[in-house]
Amino acid sequence: MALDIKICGLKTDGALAAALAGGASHVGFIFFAKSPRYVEPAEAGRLREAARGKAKAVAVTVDASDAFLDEIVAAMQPDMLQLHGSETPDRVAELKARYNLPAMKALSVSEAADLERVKPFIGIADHFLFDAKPPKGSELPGGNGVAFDWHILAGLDAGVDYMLSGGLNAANIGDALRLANPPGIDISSGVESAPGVKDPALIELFFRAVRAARDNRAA
Ligand SMILES: O=C(O)c1ccccc1NCC(=O)[C@H](O)[C@H](O)COP(=O)(O)O
Repeated sequence: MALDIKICGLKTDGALAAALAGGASHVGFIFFAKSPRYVEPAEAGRLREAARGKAKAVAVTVDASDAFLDEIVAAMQPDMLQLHGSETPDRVAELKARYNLPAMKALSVSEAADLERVKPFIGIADHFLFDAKPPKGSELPGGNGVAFDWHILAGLDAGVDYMLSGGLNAANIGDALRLANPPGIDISSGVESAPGVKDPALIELFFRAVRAARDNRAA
């Protein structure tokens, strides 16, 4: 089965090119002002053109207003919305209808009980992204480079389409794939040389590690 791979927090042509060359299925752009990965909607619109027809462009927002979402959608024409705040099922349904776009609901998890939070979104969110809970004091709901215990995903209903996220990197992706066998993976800090600075070489290394892990499993 194909593995979805999302490289998130892209801001430069070089990093985007590396993500596409590696075979990313999704490329993410962050619209959260406090993030070192924040990109202006117009710039994301320019960048995303390189991904058209190659990878899905994902607009990552956090409890965004309709006005800001209108601006983002008009400027970058995303293929998908990633809702990374405390959006309710009703809000997810409302945004899907307003923009006629699929939605990926991000949920932060640390223990098996957290997966119960998926239930109200079933039949509403098209995909899920399971991320670690932000460390104390972090101003960012995502992109913290922190992993959660992947074992808890064993309790998840097999029909849930999700991306495993949080603290992934070239060194641990093999274990993550082996333990959780997720339909998709998502990475941001693990391919950066500094917060918000994507490193094309690290992106390439990550894809190599993913391929090696998958080849090992097939052997
Ligand atoms: O990355 C950010 O700065 C960010 C800010 C606000 C909301 C979401 C954000 N990132 C969303 C993502 O999908 C990240 O890829 C995900 O949290 C994993 O990040 P990391 O642990 O750094 O790989």
